[in-house]
Amino acid sequence: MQYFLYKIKETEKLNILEVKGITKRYANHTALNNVSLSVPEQCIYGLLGPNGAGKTSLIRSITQIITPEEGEIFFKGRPLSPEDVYAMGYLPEERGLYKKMGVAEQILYLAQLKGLSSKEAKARTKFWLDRLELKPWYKSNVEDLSKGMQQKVQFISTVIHEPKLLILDEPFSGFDPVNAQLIRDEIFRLRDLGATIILSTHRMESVEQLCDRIALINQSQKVLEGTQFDIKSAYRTNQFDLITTTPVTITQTPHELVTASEKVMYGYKQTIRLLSASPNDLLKEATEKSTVIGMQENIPNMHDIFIEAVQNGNVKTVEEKVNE
Ligand SMILES: Nc1ncnc2c1ncn2[C@@H]1O[C@H](COP(=O)(O)OP(=O)(O)OP(=O)(O)O)[C@@H](O)[C@H]1O
Repeated sequence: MQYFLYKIKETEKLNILEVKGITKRYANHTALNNVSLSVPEQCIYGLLGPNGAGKTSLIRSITQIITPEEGEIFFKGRPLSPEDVYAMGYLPEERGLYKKMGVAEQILYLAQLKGLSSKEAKARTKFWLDRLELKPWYKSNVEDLSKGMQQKVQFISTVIHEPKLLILDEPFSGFDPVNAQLIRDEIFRLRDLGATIILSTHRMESVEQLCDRIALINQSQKVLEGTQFDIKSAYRTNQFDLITTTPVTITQTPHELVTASEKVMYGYKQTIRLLSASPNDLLKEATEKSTVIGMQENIPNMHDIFIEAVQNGNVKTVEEKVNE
């Protein structure tokens, strides 16, 4: 299978997509309010946000299904043009397949609509049916397949023309854990072969596993953007789980007790937030009073960060963290 056959060095990556200050209004509702973002090539970019935040409106603006009233979108450094849709693959949340059509026939048809020759479309259809374990069903009508199998057909139809930019809206819905892993592996493989993937999902574990960069949209605005590392760093709270063989009361190290000492399998665990003290200070005091079995920082996960930023309105930008 030929794709792009090269891997771009981190330092040489350009932004395949630049969204600059777009605003989209529907009647009296502003779905996107001056949203800007930059998506580097060959990355998996997570688009997060609560229901109604504006994610689909943003995706539809990128795929030119709708036109924003204000702002500009650049694809590969040039203003977005109608031909760019051939270099994109969009898996919408609302799936749409011709139910009465055969599986291979349908993929072939959609591949040719995306500009592939009949010969190339046939070769790639064969490759993908094999790869996603759909070969035995190639002649079946789509309506006779299970929901997960139909999702695979739709996934193949989205990637078959080897788009430079893949936009996947909830790509794991309808998949059992094994098939979800299969799709996850494909997403990684496509990224490694040169594709850039925008992933919109509410499944935080998928975001943690897959995304190199993340943007959080809330109430029509982008409120957070950065690498997982930067975002998690910005939301660090200086909390540590301390496990000791006997219960310990920390008195000399300035701290706040988050969770009091409780019996766990091998000892006693407490969670402590350090106040103007270093982890070494805590470790020193703990080792003086007991045997330390473990001490680990509580790094917030993406779910906690999402709740904190969306529900509690506590948005911490990566820049703020740098300036702290
Ligand atoms: N065609 C439309 N006409 C009027 N309002 C719309 C239209 N499409 C979207 N909206 C409104 O714009 C807002 C943003 O919707 P959008 O679908 O972009 O959100 P979303 O982040 O994708 O949400 P979800 O996670 O629920 O899919 C919502 O309040 C929605 O009701």
